[in-house]
Amino acid sequence: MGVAFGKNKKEQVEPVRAKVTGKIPTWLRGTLLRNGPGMHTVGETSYNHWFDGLALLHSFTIRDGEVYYRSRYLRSDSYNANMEANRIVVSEFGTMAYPDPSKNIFSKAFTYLSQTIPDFTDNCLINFMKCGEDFYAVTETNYIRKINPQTLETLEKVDYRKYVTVHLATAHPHYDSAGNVLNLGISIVDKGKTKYVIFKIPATAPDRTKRMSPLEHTEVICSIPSRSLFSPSYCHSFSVTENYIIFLEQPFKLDILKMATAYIRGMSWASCLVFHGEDKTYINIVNQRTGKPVSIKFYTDPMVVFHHVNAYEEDGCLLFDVIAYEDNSLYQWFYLSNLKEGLEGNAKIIPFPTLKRFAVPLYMDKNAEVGSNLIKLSTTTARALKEKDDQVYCEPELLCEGLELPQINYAAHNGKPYRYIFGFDVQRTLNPNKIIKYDILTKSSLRWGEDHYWPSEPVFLATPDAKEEDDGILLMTMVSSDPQKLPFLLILDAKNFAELARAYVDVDMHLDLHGLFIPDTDWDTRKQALPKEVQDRASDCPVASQTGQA
Ligand SMILES: CC1=C(/C=C/C(C)=C/C=C/C(C)=C/C=O)C(C)(C)CCC1
Ligand SMILES: [Fe+2]
Repeated sequence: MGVAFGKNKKEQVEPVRAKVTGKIPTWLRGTLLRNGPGMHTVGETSYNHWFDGLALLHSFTIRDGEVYYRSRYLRSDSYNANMEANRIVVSEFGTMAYPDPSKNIFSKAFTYLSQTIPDFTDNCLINFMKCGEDFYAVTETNYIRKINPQTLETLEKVDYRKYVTVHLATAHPHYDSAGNVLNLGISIVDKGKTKYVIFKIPATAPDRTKRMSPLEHTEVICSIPSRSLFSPSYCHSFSVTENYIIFLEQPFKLDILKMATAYIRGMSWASCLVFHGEDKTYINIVNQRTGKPVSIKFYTDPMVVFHHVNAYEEDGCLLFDVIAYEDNSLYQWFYLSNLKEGLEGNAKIIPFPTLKRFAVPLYMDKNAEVGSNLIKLSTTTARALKEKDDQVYCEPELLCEGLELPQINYAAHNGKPYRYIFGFDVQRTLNPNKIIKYDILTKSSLRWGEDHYWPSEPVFLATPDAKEEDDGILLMTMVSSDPQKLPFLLILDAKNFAELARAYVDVDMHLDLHGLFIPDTDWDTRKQALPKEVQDRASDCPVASQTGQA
């Protein structure tokens, strides 16, 4: 029996008290926010792709050993317009929709032809972003939606373009230790002068403007013209080190000309993303301080990367780890027509990810011989081979296979040397998966799974007295394909994968994408304590029968 990927989920606006088994660490106080698609049909109409689904935000508030769950649909303009029309009227990633189906093709053309860049959706279903004191639900378009992280209510619609010229931006921003946000966007201006824009949103606005949003102080770190002006590379994430930013210009590209005519042709945005298997993957490295790209031209074989894991500097080199695919079949695979038969038990071959480590030299010895390896590190077998025209071909080290949704001890190790990756263990055929911990140093791994349950991306939190990188816990949701088995929040010891606690909730929980943990120390807990009557009302949840740990 499969997890129903395409089934609409009910929101749970009133907090429900979870049934906790085991012991939740007493220091763990805060809210885990997670985001993902929850509604795939509206009235008689259905979305085509899993990434089209309307954003359903959910949260686990953990305090004094108790857990409260709630969920709420993001009231995006897209959601509201669909609800009002009782059908899908806003285009999403894999579904093209028209506000008025009675209009003929010429009036559609008339309405949309004037816009080279269409007005995208604000269905922010991928992740959350913390910006100063504010929290946003985010997707990859120019719109982000402010939310109340305690009640999950939807607040303002913010258009990045008011602050920085980007039409697309990643849903995986980076944060420095002061909480400043660094993100990468794509700007499509002047019909073809396409560029990648790296921008910074300060954690706090200067004193005299304290009441303004930090977004008002967004600063462009650098703009890099796209190699092909009408086809910027699709960019889902990027990585940072202490001094550099790394992003890939991969041969999975957004065809702007196709996009400009997609409405009249009745084609989805997804169909404007094209994989060019004959092209190279270019590695762009930008100096964070100067905003200048490193002048050496690095490239590697064609690949498609959605998630960067981490990057760091070592002895004049830069090492970065990515989850790579051979082509774009992952996004093809998520069409609901592929998923809806139910996943478990059928032997569908799924796109298989590989964790690859790249090493690039930050300086090049002009006298180095053509063909020589510019990487002298003993810690990696990744090579960077000098070529005739001063280009450098990068050959990665293959670290591990089958790891996706990578997470690390971000607070202490992002941009710095690190050893452990936590993630979702992808198997070659789809069966409920496991959580994996991969040790880069020993190349060994640990796994945790439970029959009939699908884990979400695991979020790492360090213990308050942490000494080692993996002194901490992992938080993840577990959703079952068996309706008899209740979903739960799982808390594992990140060191040895010992189960610490689980919190069962009797709700219709969805499979989600990404999330964010907000420790109580990040906000005034007095303001957000659950009101007494809500606590009394919150229903206890019966414990599901437990199956053994795999
Ligand atoms: C709407 C829209 C887009 C949406 C992309 C989405 C929604 C991607 C989701 C990716 C996920 C969830 C990846 C997980 O690893 C594009 C193509 C950027 C550009 C055109 C308009
Ligand atoms: Fe992602």
